[in-house]
Amino acid sequence: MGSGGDQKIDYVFKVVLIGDSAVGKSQILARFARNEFSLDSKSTIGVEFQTRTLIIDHKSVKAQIWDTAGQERYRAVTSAYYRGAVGAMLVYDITKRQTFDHIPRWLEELRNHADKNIVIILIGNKSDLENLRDVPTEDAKEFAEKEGLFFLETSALEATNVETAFTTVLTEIYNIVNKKNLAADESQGNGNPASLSGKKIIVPGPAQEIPAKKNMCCQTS
Ligand SMILES: Nc1nc2c(ncn2[C@@H]2O[C@H](COP(=O)(O)OP(=O)(O)OP(=O)(O)O)[C@@H](O)[C@H]2O)c(=O)[nH]1
Repeated sequence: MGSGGDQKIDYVFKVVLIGDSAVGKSQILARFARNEFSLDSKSTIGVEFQTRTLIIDHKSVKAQIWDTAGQERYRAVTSAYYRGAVGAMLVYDITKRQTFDHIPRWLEELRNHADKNIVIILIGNKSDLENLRDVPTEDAKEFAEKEGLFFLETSALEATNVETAFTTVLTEIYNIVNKKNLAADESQGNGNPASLSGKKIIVPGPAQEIPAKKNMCCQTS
């Protein structure tokens, strides 16, 4: 097969989507990754991810967005899902108060399983259904401020704020990583060798499938 994807990638950032079932996680991802939307979306079973490469600050950043089931019985092993994640999108449905009331539980799961420096954005999805609104914007804004989260209301259906939500998270991650790189340059060799080795691919968690570089081949037994 042709190699095709020889595009230079400066960074790979893993971002996870979490929140109750049917809040629209899969459709937010479909909108971001493929600019698609489906009204008869099926519940996610297990885990899937999609990628999209975008340019931030003249660098190519590959966003690897992971989606899992909100339903407990379909959920994948939690720690594997969060491993290596540098961003999280915590989604509720603005027309279902319960999905917002569950946000503290999802936050707790994140805090138990994810990196403590993970960048989090709270997302109130389905903003197109204003007439069915059950969660005032102010409530969510206040909660987000209290918890130190970014916050946006989105509509995957109308493609409102989906792009902004992702670029907000990815740009913040980019800024954090860049600051770390700067700090690493200044204090050469003092940092954690795994994450500050001077390579720009940042998030090679074991659960990810980053294609091996051809010239890094081969360790045979
Ligand atoms: N009106 C409206 N409907 C939406 C929007 N986003 C998703 N939906 C609908 O909400 C339903 C659930 O969407 P999904 O994306 O499957 O929800 P999910 O959070 O991935 O659900 P699980 O996989 O079970 O965790 C589907 O019928 C979608 O079409 C939106 O922005 N507006």
